Amino acid sequence: MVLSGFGRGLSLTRRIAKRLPSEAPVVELDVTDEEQLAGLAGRVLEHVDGLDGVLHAIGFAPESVLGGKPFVEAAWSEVGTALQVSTWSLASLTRAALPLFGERASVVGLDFDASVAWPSYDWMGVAKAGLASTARYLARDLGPRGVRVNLVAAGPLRTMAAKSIPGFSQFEDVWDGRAPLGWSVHDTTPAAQACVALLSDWFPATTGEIVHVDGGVHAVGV
Ligand SMILES: NC(=O)c1ccc[n+]([C@@H]2O[C@H](COP(=O)([O-])OP(=O)(O)OC[C@H]3O[C@@H](n4cnc5c(N)ncnc54)[C@H](O)[C@@H]3O)[C@@H](O)[C@H]2O)c1
Repeated sequence: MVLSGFGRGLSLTRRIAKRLPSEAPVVELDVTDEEQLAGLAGRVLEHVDGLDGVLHAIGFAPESVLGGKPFVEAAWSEVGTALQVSTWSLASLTRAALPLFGERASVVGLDFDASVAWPSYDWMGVAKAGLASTARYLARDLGPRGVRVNLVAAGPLRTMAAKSIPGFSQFEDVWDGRAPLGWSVHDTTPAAQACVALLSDWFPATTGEIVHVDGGVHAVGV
């Protein structure tokens, strides 16, 4: 396993890498940096012979497009950043990793249900809708090369990124009231397990899919 980290989070990723049962190498990757993307395969090959898959757990949107101002007033420069980092990067990261894949590989991305408009989620919701579409096009084009591309649509989890979403507690209220299986915003294990399952050989005929790991909220009305 090779981990990637970015900016100020890089040192945190390095600390976490040391705590794993066997320490994982960490490479720097800023998905807005074309040079880093182009050099990614070479830097990964310094540590491993190739990859069986990639987990895309990357998202960012400037505060102003996360409920900071009215949705309709968002500036393209900020929307563009959200889309570049959160949506386009699924394609750019997959492209960068392609030379590392063997006959079969699995790409998994983390999604949040974008079928409705949520409070504050705003342009990140648009980015996630685009992420789902990007995953389907990648699945179409890369299937013949043996690459599966799937998303895990997780319920709300109290991560670093979640802290930057104003009104995040409103998501918690929705999940508290509606999840048939119940939901804990502190328990990242169900989403992680789904990612591992999709990365494994246990979904050999599944691609372009969105697996909901949300306690069942997507399936019920009120
Ligand atoms: N937290 C939730 O409630 C929730 C729910 C569903 C889906 N997700 C998704 O899970 C994924 C991971 O988010 P998280 O909630 O674990 O938060 P997080 O803050 O732990 O992860 C976001 C990651 O994106 C990385 N990142 C940001 N800009 C980058 C860039 N330019 N280049 C490379 N990496 C960059 C950060 O380094 C960070 O590791 C995101 O796609 C997020 O949308 C989160």
